[in-house]
Amino acid sequence: MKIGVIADDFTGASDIANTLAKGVEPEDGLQTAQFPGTPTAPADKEIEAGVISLKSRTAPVEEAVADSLRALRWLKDQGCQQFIFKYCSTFDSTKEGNIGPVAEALANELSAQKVVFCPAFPTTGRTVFQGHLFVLGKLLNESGMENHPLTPMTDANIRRWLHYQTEEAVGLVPIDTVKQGSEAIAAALQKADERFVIGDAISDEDLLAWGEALKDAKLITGGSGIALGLPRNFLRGTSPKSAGSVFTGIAGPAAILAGSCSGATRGQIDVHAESHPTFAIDVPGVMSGDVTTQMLLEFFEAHSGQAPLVYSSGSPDDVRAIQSQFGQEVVAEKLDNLFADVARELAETGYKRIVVAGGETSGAVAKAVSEALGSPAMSIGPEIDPGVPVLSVGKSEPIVLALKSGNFGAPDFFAKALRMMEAGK
Ligand SMILES: Nc1ncnc2c1ncn2[C@@H]1O[C@H](COP(=O)(O)OP(=O)(O)O)[C@@H](O)[C@H]1O
Ligand SMILES: O=C(O)[C@@H](O)C(=O)COP(=O)(O)O
Repeated sequence: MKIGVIADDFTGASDIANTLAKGVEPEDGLQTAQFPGTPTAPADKEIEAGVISLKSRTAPVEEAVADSLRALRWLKDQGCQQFIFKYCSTFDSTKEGNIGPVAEALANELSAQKVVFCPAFPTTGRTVFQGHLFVLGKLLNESGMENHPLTPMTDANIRRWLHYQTEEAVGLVPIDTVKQGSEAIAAALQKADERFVIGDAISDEDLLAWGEALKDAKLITGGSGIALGLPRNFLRGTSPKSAGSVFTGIAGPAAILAGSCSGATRGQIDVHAESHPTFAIDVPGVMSGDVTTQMLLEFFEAHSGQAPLVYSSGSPDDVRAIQSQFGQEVVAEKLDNLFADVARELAETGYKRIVVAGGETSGAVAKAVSEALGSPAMSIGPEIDPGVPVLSVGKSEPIVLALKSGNFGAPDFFAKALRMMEAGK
């Protein structure tokens, strides 16, 4: 393995696995595998980039640090030379953590002198300018992310946000330096007084310059965009190769599960509901025990073949109301468990295609599905929409998954994902 990634959630892991497998040009993609948690056995020798999916974004700080260090040590054992800590392109975290503490622990373990933080992902509208994060041209804290159920992002100044989370001083390599290219970036990094440095980037060209500048960096942190230019550093001088695995498509029963409350996902649910059966989970009913796994499974069975969708997703007012009654963590845990139980049953009863919306929700579902299949590595198939590939789990009787970040995907994402999973392209 050459590049090792520690991703703080499952959708983020599939996003960066997609970037590394795809490459900028088909010939510079790496043979990439995504792992559900840190494996206990060595990886296949042909894998060049290994992406470990953790569920550490909203875990207690000590747990997130311990899980990340365990992942790092396994990746080191597989021979990785460069490590990426992947977090969300909207820098999802609270003032108390976890990005700062995890980055600090990884940097110390690797004796990294400088660590870049760059969540930019311009293809999906995430840009970093003068240390401020924008989503589709809006400041992060005015983008809808200020209403996130678990990590409300109330400040677009990520230099300041990161500083709340760490003792390290936080510097900046600004956009005018980035525009001068990789040598200027490397020189600015070298000169910076601070160990932690926010990296501006507003285009893929900027990210490619960053990739070149970071060719010798031990640890890099960011969204999937920062990985764009990295495979080239490892492939330079080798013969061209073709990326990824060959995915030919899988037919069979399908189900869609949505737990994201983002505006994009709620819009996608509305579009899907126009021509497909949908089931809105009554969240107070989940809390009282009136909504059961069995009810959701019966809905899927009754609408088999019609791309049925079950969702808990609610408006910011719905989310606030239920959280103030029961507490944020209790609600999230109950919903995660419900989705995981449903997914396990689906996997065990012959469902072949499962689409999930939401990072935490995807973590719960993907863990349950891979456990049901013996926790194999997931291989990376075609990209459905930017940042969301088809994932194939298991070899002899594979199940395909799409783990969609709450905010990603076109309005017709759900139907499109199921079509691509079946057609293989
Ligand atoms: N109606 C709801 N009310 C409160 N919380 C909810 C509701 N629906 C989902 N959630 C919780 O909101 C969180 C959404 O996070 P996640 O799945 O990561 O989505 P995203 O990708 O948008 O961040 C999950 O913890 C989920 O359990
Ligand atoms: O970087 C991103 O935006 C995504 O890869 C990501 O991390 C997804 O997180 P969720 O929005 O919580 O699904």
